[in-house]
Amino acid sequence: MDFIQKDIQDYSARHTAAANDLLEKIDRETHVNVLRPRMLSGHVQGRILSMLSHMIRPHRILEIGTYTGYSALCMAEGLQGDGELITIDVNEELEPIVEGYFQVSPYADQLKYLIGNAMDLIPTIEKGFDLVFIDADKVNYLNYYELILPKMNAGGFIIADNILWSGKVTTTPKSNDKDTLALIEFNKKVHEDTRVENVLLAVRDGLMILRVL
Ligand SMILES: C[S@@+](CC[C@H](N)C(=O)[O-])C[C@H]1O[C@@H](n2cnc3c(N)ncnc32)[C@H](O)[C@@H]1O
Repeated sequence: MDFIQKDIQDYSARHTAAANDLLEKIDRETHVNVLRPRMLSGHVQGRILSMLSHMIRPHRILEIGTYTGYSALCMAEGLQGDGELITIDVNEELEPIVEGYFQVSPYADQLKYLIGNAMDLIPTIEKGFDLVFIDADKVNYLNYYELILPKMNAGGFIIADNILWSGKVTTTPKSNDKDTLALIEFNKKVHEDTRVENVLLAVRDGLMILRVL
């Protein structure tokens, strides 16, 4: 994930608005207490998600892959007053921690946190999303995309994380490297899909931004 020069990353972080106290606490506590803290979006990507959400002004947001709740709370910053953010994660062990963070956030009443496999839960969720963030198991990215697309409002946005996969998408992966193969296929398919317009942002581990036509 650190394929962008460290001094450039540091400069970018120093010239990006600070995250609020709750987000800094989640970042800190995730790094101390939770396995695989690199999965957390972090300061600069979190500010990008917040900025995009402010630009989109969504009424309904769906996130696939809550982890410790950092990115959900960043996107919630742009949520409209009557809006809701649904976030899904299969890992029930993190539930008490995440619930604790959500309850003290200013968006507590707007957050709906679902525990379960996103492949099972997405079909049960009402349609009408303005913003979706895909950030869970890479092998299912295309499946999530196809499940979500019919539930998007026209002009809505889908953002998918880690689509550069530490640069591995530019290599020829081994046949057992299922994550890299899945991401290469995802990037190719959405780029060729006439139902969306896309831009690949080469920040952090890569964000694919899709506008639903
Ligand atoms: C990269 S982390 C999410 C990071 C978070 N969005 C952030 O930016 O701070 C990926 C999460 O996806 C969850 N996950 C993996 N497979 C899943 C599935 N099939 N359904 C729901 N969640 C899943 C994992 O439990 C993990 O918490």
